[in-house]
Amino acid sequence: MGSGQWMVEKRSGLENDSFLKEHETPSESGCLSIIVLGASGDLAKKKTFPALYHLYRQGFLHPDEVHIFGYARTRISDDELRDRIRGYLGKEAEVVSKFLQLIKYVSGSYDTEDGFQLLDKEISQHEVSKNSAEGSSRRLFYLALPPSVYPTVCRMIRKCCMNKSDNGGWTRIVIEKPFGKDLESAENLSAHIGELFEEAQLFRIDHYLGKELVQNLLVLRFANRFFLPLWNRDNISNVQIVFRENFGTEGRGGYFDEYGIIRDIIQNHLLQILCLVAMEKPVSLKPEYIRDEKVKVLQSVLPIRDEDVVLGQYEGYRDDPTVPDQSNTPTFATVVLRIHNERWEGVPFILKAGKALHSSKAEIRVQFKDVPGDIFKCQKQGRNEFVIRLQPSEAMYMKLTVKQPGLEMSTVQSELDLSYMQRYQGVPIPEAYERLILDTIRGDQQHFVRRDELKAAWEIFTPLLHRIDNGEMKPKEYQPGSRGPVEADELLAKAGYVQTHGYIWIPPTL
Ligand SMILES: NC(=O)C1=CN([C@@H]2O[C@H](COP(=O)(O)OP(=O)(O)OC[C@H]3O[C@@H](n4cnc5c(N)ncnc54)[C@H](OP(=O)(O)O)[C@@H]3O)[C@@H](O)[C@H]2O)C=CC1
Ligand SMILES: O=C1O[C@H](COP(=O)(O)O)[C@@H](O)[C@H](O)[C@H]1O
Repeated sequence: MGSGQWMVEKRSGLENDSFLKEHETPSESGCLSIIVLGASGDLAKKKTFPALYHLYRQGFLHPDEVHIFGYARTRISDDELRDRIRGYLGKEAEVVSKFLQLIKYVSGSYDTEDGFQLLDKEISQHEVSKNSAEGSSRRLFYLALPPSVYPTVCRMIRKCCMNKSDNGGWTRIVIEKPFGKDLESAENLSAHIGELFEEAQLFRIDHYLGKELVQNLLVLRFANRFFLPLWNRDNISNVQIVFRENFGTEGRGGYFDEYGIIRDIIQNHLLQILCLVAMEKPVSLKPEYIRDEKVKVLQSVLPIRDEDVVLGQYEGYRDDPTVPDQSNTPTFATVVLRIHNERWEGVPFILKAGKALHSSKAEIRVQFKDVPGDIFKCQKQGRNEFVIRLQPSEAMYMKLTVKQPGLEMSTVQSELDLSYMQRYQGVPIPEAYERLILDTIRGDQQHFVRRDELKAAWEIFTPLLHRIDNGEMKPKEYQPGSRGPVEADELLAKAGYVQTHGYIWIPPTL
């Protein structure tokens, strides 16, 4: 297990510290059933099953207590499902085979009881075979399904598949985004699901919250004296949160066209990051305290102004046969958000996301104000920036001005660089889904989206989304492989971002 072992130890080390002292959960002895609904689909194959495999491989899922069920309408056998996912798991054939033996497939529809009764029977048989005391078993339902079927599926689970009584066991539901299309539909969905399950049973997953450097944000901000006095409107000029992909919608055009880049990336992934960058220090690491602070930030965001938005659509997007010829859906957007509170008044938060651009990356870029009284006359060289590179090549670096080595007293831009590949050589960084599924098993909701958080997020974007849906705002065309519409860079400059010309950060090699 080598480096995996290191990670296991580190994780339990973290728990032994302050975190779990506040999260003491009674010991859970019952067996665990993980049910992947939509098991025949893309997400299940590429993310959910591989994440379960990695947890298994690292010893987080014990073969004596865990069983995994796949459920979907497609009529396939256990072995056919195993063959579909095998190639996405790993190279250790023996471990892969043992893992696959834990999986059973049940076929059934999403809106009738027969299939769910059969599923319940299979789960119960597994529980009995493991001598799980009545009511002590744990059932985790992962909805890797289109949102249109969430309501019926949740109803069926509630009716047919709940853990039978309360003896330390539980039933939990993991729901994938998109959670609705606007404020009203999200609230309807929340109300419907809320009638069936307690909030504590619901895990609304946003996989960006499982990324290593996103999880590091609270540690960085609140465990380092460096940042505490600087993290405010007195010192920070602007913050950019950027997502770029260098490929288009690639076979997901039908789904994407209904949602667009704001619903797909900005309203959830980037806004969640904004919360962690901008929130106040929570009372403690208790999930509810953290989520309370996130909600407060969201509620302080001012209505979005038209002049703070640039939309784009890449040339060729509408050639996809699943995309309507007249589609007005943005594949690119820059949106400037303004937070009306004591810490952030006047600091633009620039959220930028796009498909089919010149590169793939996700990062947070905090740009500081100019130094007052510039005796070195170096301000034109560039401003201080603190950059958190989420992917690829996880890193954080501080761009700063230093003396050019040599006899002359001249200045140059350089950086303090913490590149993970170099600093943590050989330490595997867990996939976001792996971490988040483990959290659901542990019942830790810190990295999941609470109902009021979701509502506040939709409140920010719904008016803009409705204007786009009604054709009142049009995306500008951009070339695939470009930086997006030029107007986006103009908006960036207008918002106060000062680009450092001639400086490029190159991730260090080993
Ligand atoms: N794919 C990805 O990378 C990501 C996906 N997501 C979200 O995860 C969820 C699942 O995504 P993904 O796996 O791509 O979706 P799929 O389109 O692959 O659907 C998953 C399964 O659901 C069933 N299904 C598909 N369409 C319908 C329908 N109209 N009515 C009923 N059942 C249907 C199919 O199973 P069967 O016909 O066998 O029942 C299918 O195999 C979605 O909410 C998506 O937005 C989120 C982030 C990334
Ligand atoms: O949720 C989504 O995220 C992916 C990008 O995820 P990443 O972890 O690879 O950065 C994006 O491609 C997809 O459109 C979106 O639905």
